[in-house]
Amino acid sequence: MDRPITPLLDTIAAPSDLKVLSVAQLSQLADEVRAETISAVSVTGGHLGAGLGVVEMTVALHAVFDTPKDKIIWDVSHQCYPHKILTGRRDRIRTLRQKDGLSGFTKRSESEYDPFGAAHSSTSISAALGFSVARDLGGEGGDAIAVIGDGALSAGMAYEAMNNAGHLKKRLIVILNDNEMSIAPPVGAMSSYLSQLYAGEPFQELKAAAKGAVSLLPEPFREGAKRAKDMVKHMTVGGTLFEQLGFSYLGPIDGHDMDQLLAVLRTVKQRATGPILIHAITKKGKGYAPAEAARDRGHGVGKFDVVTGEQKKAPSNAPSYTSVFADTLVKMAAEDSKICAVTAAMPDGTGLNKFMERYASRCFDVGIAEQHAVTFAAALAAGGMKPFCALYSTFLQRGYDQVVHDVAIQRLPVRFAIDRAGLVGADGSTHAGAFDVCFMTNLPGMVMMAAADEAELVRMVATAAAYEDGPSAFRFPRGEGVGEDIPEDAEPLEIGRGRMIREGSGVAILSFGTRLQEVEAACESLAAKGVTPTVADARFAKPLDRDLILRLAADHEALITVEEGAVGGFGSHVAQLLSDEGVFDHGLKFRSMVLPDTFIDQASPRDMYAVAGLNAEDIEAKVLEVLGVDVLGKRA
Ligand SMILES: Cc1ncc(C[n+]2csc(CCOP(=O)(O)OP(=O)(O)O)c2C)c(N)n1
Ligand SMILES: CC(=O)[C@@H](O)[C@H](O)COP(=O)(O)O
Ligand SMILES: [Mg+2]
Repeated sequence: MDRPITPLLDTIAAPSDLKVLSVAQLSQLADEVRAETISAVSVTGGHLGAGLGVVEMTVALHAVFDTPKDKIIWDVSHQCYPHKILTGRRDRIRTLRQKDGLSGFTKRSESEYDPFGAAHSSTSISAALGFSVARDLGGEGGDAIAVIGDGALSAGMAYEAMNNAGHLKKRLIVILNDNEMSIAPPVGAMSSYLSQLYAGEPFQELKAAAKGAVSLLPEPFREGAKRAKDMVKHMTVGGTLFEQLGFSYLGPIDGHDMDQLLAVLRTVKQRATGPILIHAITKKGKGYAPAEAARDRGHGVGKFDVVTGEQKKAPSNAPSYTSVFADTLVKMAAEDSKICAVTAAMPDGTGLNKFMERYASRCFDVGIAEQHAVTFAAALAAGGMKPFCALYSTFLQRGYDQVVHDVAIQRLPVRFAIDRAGLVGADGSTHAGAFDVCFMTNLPGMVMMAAADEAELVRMVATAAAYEDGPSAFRFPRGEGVGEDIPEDAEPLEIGRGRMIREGSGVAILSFGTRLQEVEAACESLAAKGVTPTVADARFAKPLDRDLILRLAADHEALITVEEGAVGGFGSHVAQLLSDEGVFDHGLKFRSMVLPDTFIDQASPRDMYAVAGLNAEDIEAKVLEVLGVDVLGKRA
């Protein structure tokens, strides 16, 4: 009769507890970590597939290296849940991505086992190199190990780091976690190259090192060493790109085989002198059938039933802003063969998968390469096309110099569709679309719009398509619209013209973007107190509707701007205009409601906006404060 297996995960308080486990026990532990990851994500939602693909690697890394002295740097870090389970955070793992809970990414302030935070991709090799150099200059000791995915390897930053590492020749370990997936199937020549590396003859750089592997291994690990030797027997020398860049290349290895992982990592730990890259082949979603079968391999999931894999979907009242944008663009592309679309590895997230299905030759997924996406779009525009460069606000940050240098200075009509504007919820501060209004509106010649609802978004897509005099941008949030009817044949807006929403007196609220719904809710509540603000939707942060703003200023005691962005954006431009026009000299009371000067941790968007003080109740309170009215509606 088989003896019952004693669970191991309950005995692991810290990674050091892994040191005494045999290969078989580490494999068992990996199975338990996988089950725990699935169970946790089923109640929180989040990034499932990537973590499942690195369970064995995570266990092996913690078994071989001495964290936190040795530093594991997870690229993007959406795959870090197994790492969190093993590094003292298992008791809070079901708070992942929740308000006051664990972050869905690595975070320095959360644990000493998270030496470097991430959430944007392709930073890990630079970070690992920085730690290696700091160590060699007398800073903190220990190895630096970057774990980077094949998708993340499409970004230029990874090559900038390898270029530098190959030159500096510091001891540095990079694990290429190759699961042949980005969020969508990976694109580009580099992806094909990686496939060739393991489709053809395997490589042998490991051979010499692995000869000594058995003797290097402590007793409990020797059982796996023979398999490692067998594996490297088949390896032959190859002039990989990585070797040309100055790395030793080891692999490809099976990233789910504990024997191989342990033997290779132990060998590297003992022998590495300079930069070394271990090419591990893994499966995204590994070990959970619904994730393995999903188109995105369970990249990002909602809460789900563990047995069936079925995700619990919140009932939806309106289409998402993303789908409204994509449907509108597809429709316009049918009429205008010059319209084309660019995404940086987010075809589904930006809705451009729909465009790709209809107009494949005019749709470009350039990989995780926002800088390239922007310059590529600039030249598409210079070449006579009408490019829509669809990026999340947070990722557009990476292409900023390109926006300035390649687009704005040359006044090229690139249309920036800025998705995920404002606070996004569970992804937290790294993904907040907080800064785009600031960094776009300060550029000469930029037209900057924000949609107040989905009907407005349709008009703004039409406006951007029609506008040829220079760059334009329109922003819209994550999530669903408010249920406005979608205009059939939307006319382009007049550039720099806002719209009146309701006429009132005393105070005017000038809204930019989807806070308009909160402004309206605030007005409902204020009406009961006898306060009836005028409300206008600015539509444009650049150029500003000067006439509208100056009229509001002249006709009211107070003017309040509201936006979903950091200081330095819409409200600051309005203040500049009012100051330039001498309006403040006549005693206008002015308030600008913006995101606070802090990074706001993950929670629901509503809770995040509560922290920011930008919900209806905050707007109502601001109106009362500026008018000097108490909560009962009486003037102080
Ligand atoms: C700069 C940047 N652009 C886009 C993203 C969105 N994103 C997050 S994970 C991911 C795919 C990463 O693929 P890979 O590195 O292969 O990791 P895997 O999920 O396959 O483990 C993308 C595009 C990002 N995090 N950062
Ligand atoms: C890790 C990452 O950057 C993406 O997976 C991101 O979390 C996707 O966000 P959306 O869910 O808003 O598309
Ligand atoms: Mg991948």
